[in-house]
Amino acid sequence: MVGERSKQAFARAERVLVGGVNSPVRAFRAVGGTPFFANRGEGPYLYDIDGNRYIDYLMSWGPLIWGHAHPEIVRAIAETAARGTSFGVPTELETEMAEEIVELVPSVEKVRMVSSGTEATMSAIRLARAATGRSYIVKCIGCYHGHADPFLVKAGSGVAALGLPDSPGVPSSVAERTLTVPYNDAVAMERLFADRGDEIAAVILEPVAGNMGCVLPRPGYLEAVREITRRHGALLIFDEVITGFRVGLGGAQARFGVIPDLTTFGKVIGAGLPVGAYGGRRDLMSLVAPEGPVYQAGTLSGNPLAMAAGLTSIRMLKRAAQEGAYDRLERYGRRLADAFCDLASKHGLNATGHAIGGMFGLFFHEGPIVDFESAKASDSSLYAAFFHEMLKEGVSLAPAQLESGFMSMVHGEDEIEQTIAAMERVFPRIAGKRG
Ligand SMILES: Cc1ncc(COP(=O)(O)O)c(C=O)c1O
Ligand SMILES: N[C@H](C=O)CCC(=O)O
Repeated sequence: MVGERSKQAFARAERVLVGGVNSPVRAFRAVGGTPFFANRGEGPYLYDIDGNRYIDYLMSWGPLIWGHAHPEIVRAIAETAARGTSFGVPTELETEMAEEIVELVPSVEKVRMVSSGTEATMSAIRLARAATGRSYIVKCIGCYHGHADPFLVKAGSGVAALGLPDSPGVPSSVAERTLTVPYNDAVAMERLFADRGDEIAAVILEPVAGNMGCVLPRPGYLEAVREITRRHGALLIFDEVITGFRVGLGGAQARFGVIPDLTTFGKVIGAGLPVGAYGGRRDLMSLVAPEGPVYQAGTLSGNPLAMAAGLTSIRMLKRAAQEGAYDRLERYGRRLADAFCDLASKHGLNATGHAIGGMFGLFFHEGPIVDFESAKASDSSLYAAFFHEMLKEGVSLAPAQLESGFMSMVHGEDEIEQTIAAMERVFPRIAGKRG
C-alpha cells in the first residue's frame, strides 16, 4: 500500500517536477492513486520510503534482468567510477561491449553506442532514410519506440495510457511521414507497401510488442514483414530495446530466426544505467559519421559506467544461458500468467496471459490479444483494482495494463509462490469490480 511518506514525497515532487515525475508512466495515471517512492532495492525486492517491501516485477521497466543492486554489477560500477566517470576519448570498455553484441546478436556486424533507447531508434531511422533515399517510415499502432517526434504517432506505453494518440509539438510535416498499421497484420502491411512501397525507408517494429502489454507475434508475422520489406527495398528495423538480451541471449531475432537490417537496444545492455545502442549490417553502419555522412553524436555515448554495468550483466547472462536460465525466466512468467488466468476464471472474470523469456503480460480480456485494438479492449478498471490490491500484498506489477511485466534472473520459486498466493487472496477482493 502506498504509505504516508510516499504521499508526502509525491506532493513535494509535484511542486517542482512536472507531474511529480521524470517520465509520465511513473505517475500511476493508468491505475490511479499516487506512486510509492523507492528507497532501495535488493535482488527481486524493492523497498519504499515507508518501509514496505515489494516483490518487483517492474524491474525499472526492464533493464534489471539481474534484479536490484546485484553485487557484481555494483562492484563493476564502483571500480570503474573510481577511475573516472567519463573521458570524452575512447575506452576499451566500449569495444568490449560492441564485441559482445556483435557476437551474440545475429544481424549485428557493427554498433554505435548512445545514451537511451530513444536515441537509438531516432538514429536508426535517420540512417535508414539516408541509406534508402526515402522518407517514410512505418510503425505499428500501439508500439512505442521512445519519445522522438516520428514515433509519437499512435504510440503505446504512457502515450496510450494518457489517451494521446499523437502529441502536440510534433510538426504535421513530421507526423505525416510516419505510416501506421495494426501489429500482427501482415495483410495490412502488404497493402500499405503495395500503395507506397517505393517511398518507405523502413519498418520499425517491436518483434514482441512490449508497450501494449506483452503481445506475441503471430507465427509467420515477422517472416512476412521481413519478406515484404526486402521485396520493396525498405529496411527492417527491430526495436529490441525491451526484447534485446531479455527474450533470449540473441534477442527476438535469434529466437524467431528473422534477421533485420538494423537493431536498436537499450535497457538490459545498461543494467540500470542510461544506455542505448543501434547496430546492423556493416555496409549500413558504415554510413554513420565519421565513417560516413550520417551525423550522430553524444557527449556521454559509451559512458564507462554504463559499459561496465552492461558488460558485467551480458557476461553473466552468457554463463547463465548455458544453464537454461532464460527457460527458467519463461517458466516463471508462464506460471504467473497461468495462475492469473485460472484464478480469473474461477471468479468469473475474463483473462489472458502471455509470457516469453523474461517478459509477461496480464490482461483482463478473454483474448486473443494480438494487437492494440484487442489489448486496449481489456478491462482497465479491473486491472487498476488488481494492481492496487497486489501492491497491498507486497507485489509490484506494471502500473498499467498496457505495459509488460519483467522477470529477473534472481526471482526464485519463493517469489513466484508468494506472488501466486497473493493473487489467490486478491481475486476474491476484486471479483465485483468489473469495468
Ligand atoms: C521498445 C522500446 N523502444 C524504445 C524505447 C525508448 O527507450 P528510452 O526510454 O530509453 O528512451 C522504449 C522504452 O522506453 C521501448 O520500450
Ligand atoms: N514502456 C516504457 C518503456 O518501455 C516505459 C518507460 C518510460 O517511459 O519511462
